[in-house]
Amino acid sequence: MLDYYQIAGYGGVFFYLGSYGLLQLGVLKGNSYTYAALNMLAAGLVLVSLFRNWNLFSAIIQISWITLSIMGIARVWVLTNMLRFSDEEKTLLASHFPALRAIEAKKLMDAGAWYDGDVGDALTEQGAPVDALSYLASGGVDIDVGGQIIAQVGPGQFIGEMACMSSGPASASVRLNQPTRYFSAPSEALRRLVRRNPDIAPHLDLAFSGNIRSKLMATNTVLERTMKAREAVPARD
Ligand SMILES: Nc1ncnc2c1ncn2[C@@H]1O[C@@H]2COP(=O)(O)O[C@H]2[C@H]1O
Repeated sequence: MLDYYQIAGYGGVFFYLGSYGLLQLGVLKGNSYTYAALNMLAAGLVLVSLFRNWNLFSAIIQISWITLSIMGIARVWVLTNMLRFSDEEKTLLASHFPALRAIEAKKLMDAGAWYDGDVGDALTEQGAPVDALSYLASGGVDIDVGGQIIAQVGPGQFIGEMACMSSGPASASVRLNQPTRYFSAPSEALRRLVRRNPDIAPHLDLAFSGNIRSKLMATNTVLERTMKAREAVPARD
């Protein structure tokens, strides 16, 4: 028959191995509350079990483990609750990165800055590498391909989302067509951010693919309208 100390010991082993296993399987993140809490629970249970068979060195490890877990939980809590976002940042994050954790959202916002641009300012040059990702908070831009303005883009949209992560050439030249407030993050800073925080990559991919999709649908609509208008014009002999 197991006594309470032995049950606590088995429980500790279960939570130690379970949390480490879930970490290795990618289910838990090393800097999450859950991982730290499970480690704290495991260490606490093993510590209780030691009162049956005392071992000083194991006790030191368990007490240190509990202390480090509390410090980890406190660090994440403080970082998360002390972070402040401006209204513009909140709008950007809510519309394009709703599932991004506050700590990572802050890092993303810190990778760039907000600008007030004037008519004619260039964001990208067709064929040249995209130096920065931009997000339009207000105002608008002309999308120029081969000297023709093929589209106009307004608030809430990205510019440079197609090539900024791959350092590929810009698919269009983009210039402000009115005074515009925009967020701009250098492509290199974004690539560094993703290298150091791989968890951010899927959020960027999702945001960019959603934006590209809506632009493609708008372009298709314009193309369809243009083709229909061309068909409607009677051919001259
Ligand atoms: N048809 C289009 N409609 C809206 N935006 C476009 C269109 N073509 C290009 N762009 C934007 O112009 C940007 C130029 O740099 P990127 O190719 O990285 O990303 C491109 C898009 O953000």
